[in-house]
Amino acid sequence: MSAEVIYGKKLAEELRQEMKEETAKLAKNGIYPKLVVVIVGEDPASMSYVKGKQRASEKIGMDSDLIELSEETSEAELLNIINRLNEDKTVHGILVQLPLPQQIDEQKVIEAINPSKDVDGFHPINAGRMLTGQETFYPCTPFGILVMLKRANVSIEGKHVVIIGRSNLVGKPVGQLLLNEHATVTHCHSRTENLREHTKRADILIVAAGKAGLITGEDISEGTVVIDVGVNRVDGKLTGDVDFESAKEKASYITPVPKGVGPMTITMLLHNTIKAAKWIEQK
Ligand SMILES: Nc1nc2c(c(=O)[nH]1)N[C@@H](CN(C=O)c1ccc(C(=O)N[C@@H](CCC(=O)O)C(=O)O)cc1)CN2
Repeated sequence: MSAEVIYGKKLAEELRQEMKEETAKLAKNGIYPKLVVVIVGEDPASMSYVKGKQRASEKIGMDSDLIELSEETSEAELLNIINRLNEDKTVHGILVQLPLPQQIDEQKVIEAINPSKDVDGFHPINAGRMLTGQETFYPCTPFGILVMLKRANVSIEGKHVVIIGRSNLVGKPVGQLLLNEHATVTHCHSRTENLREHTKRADILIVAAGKAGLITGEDISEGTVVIDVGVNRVDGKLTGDVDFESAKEKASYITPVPKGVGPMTITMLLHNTIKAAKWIEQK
């Protein structure tokens, strides 16, 4: 068996086209969704993601601003900026690029963002809403994974989803989103014993461990759906947590790195910003 490859990049392009049409319609009703991205420091990967967010916003006709702060910015300075953005009625979505330098408490910053502008879906209020199955902003990477699975017609209800990774950005929220879809969810992490026993039992395996090549064809069963969320640079080359070539031979569906889950992250951010604008403006 050789898996069908799910290209998030292609799906992202289709969805962004639909969003472009939606922003044009909103503009006719005087609604102009606006996203503000804040970056602290000059980490090259983070810089490239925020530029990608800006480019993507512009392409669908959405307003966006980038606030670039120096590596030495204090927590108080950043919190002041967030307060100003919370008050600004023209701003619908606020995103602070992670990770932040060590002098800044990430959780404090996340909690300072007005939950109705929290297009990352990281605020505890939005996390709680997701936990209780309410409509809210879902974190972009997990939400992108859900949309990819649905668009590929992968059935989720009653299936055994095994997730490797328990970060607040990906592992935990993706488990919650799929539980809300009636999947049976197992979370594995760095202290899980006998990892392969778990991965072999997965109908859908989501790998977000940050370890290049952690999962190979030997770790999965025939027909498993494999979603690779890994972002690793090996010898300057971007690579996932899954050994694509060997896993592809056994999987039914598989996502590549690059061009898999990554592009969906930015797409769902655009989706959340449009949603924020509709909520705020139509109140
Ligand atoms: N505030 C946030 N910070 C971070 C998030 C987030 O969702 N919110 N996620 C990641 C980084 N990220 C977005 O910010 C992100 C990661 C990867 C991609 C992507 O499109 N990847 C491409 C490859 C790009 C490359 O060559 O480097 C792919 O996989 O094809 C987009 C966004 C951490 N921080």
